[in-house]
Amino acid sequence: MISHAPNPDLLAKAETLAEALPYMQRYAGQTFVVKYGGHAMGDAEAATDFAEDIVLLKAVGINPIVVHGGGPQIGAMLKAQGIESRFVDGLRVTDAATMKTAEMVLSGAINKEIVSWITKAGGRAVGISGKDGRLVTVSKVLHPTDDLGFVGEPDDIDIRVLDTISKAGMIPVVAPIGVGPDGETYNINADTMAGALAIATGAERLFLLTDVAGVLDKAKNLLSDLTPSQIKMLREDGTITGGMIPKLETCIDAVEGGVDAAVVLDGRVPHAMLIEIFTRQGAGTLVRQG
Ligand SMILES: Nc1ncnc2c1ncn2[C@@H]1O[C@H](COP(=O)(O)OP(=O)(O)O)[C@@H](O)[C@H]1O
Ligand SMILES: CC(=O)N[C@@H](CCC(=O)OP(=O)(O)O)C(=O)O
Repeated sequence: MISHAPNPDLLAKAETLAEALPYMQRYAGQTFVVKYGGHAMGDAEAATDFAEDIVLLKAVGINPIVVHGGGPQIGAMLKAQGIESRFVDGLRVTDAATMKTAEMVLSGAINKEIVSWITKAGGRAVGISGKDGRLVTVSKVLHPTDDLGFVGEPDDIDIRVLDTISKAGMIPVVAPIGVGPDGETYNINADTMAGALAIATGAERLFLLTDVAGVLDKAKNLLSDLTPSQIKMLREDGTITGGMIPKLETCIDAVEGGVDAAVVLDGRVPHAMLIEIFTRQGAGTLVRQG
């Protein structure tokens, strides 16, 4: 006999889908730039979840662009080669040998691994770096006290290669590497790269996936919404330190550059991005103009 009593699990799933529908309609056709940090890349299960989320965004008509990091992975490879990592203001000092290793790890290993995950999740991804199609031309970062070597900041962005990939129904996966004025290869901080691409593509959202739930206050509670002026205060009172400072500077640049909102969230939590996008409760810290 068929029971007509609703299965509570299925009912909950149906309610979740119904809650997601207005968000799907609102975001259809819009661009979301998703930065997947080296610390956020967890085990195979986390990678599968991430890839499924990206494929789902594409399936519901959102245009995801993935920008990945890989700082810890570059550090491990340099160590194996007997090269010491040195950072100045969160940027890796990059001589010619370090640049070769960074490009090998970012463009060769991590980029193609993310393409594989997306393929396994049923999507079509194209892995490129900022060198391809002259996507990102950089100028050398000039630091007041140190020569950082081949560290660049995006100067000129030509989004045609991204448009071509996206319009073909595929998902661009971008390594944070750019081309210098004379054709040299430059290393770019991945948050900076993602923020610059979000502004250049007119993205609705910038997601920065990292290894914390979002921005935490001094009592370690999650701050779910922040404006640029609140961020400046949190920086002044020492709540925000280390890698979170450039990350939030990227968020401020993005929202001041026309991105509707930037979100910092934990990339290791299963489907955190879907919760943020498609539920009322959200996840992580959302930065928006006050
Ligand atoms: N107020 C804060 N809230 C959350 N994280 C913070 C805060 N201040 C500093 N951090 C640090 O920022 C780190 C995230 O930056 P980073 O390590 O550069 O990330 P990623 O490698 O993913 O780009 C967190 O792991 C945490 O240690
Ligand atoms: C100039 C610079 O520092 N480039 C970074 C690029 C990778 C990166 O930013 O990766 P995460 O997001 O995982 O930290 C680096 O060499 O580590």
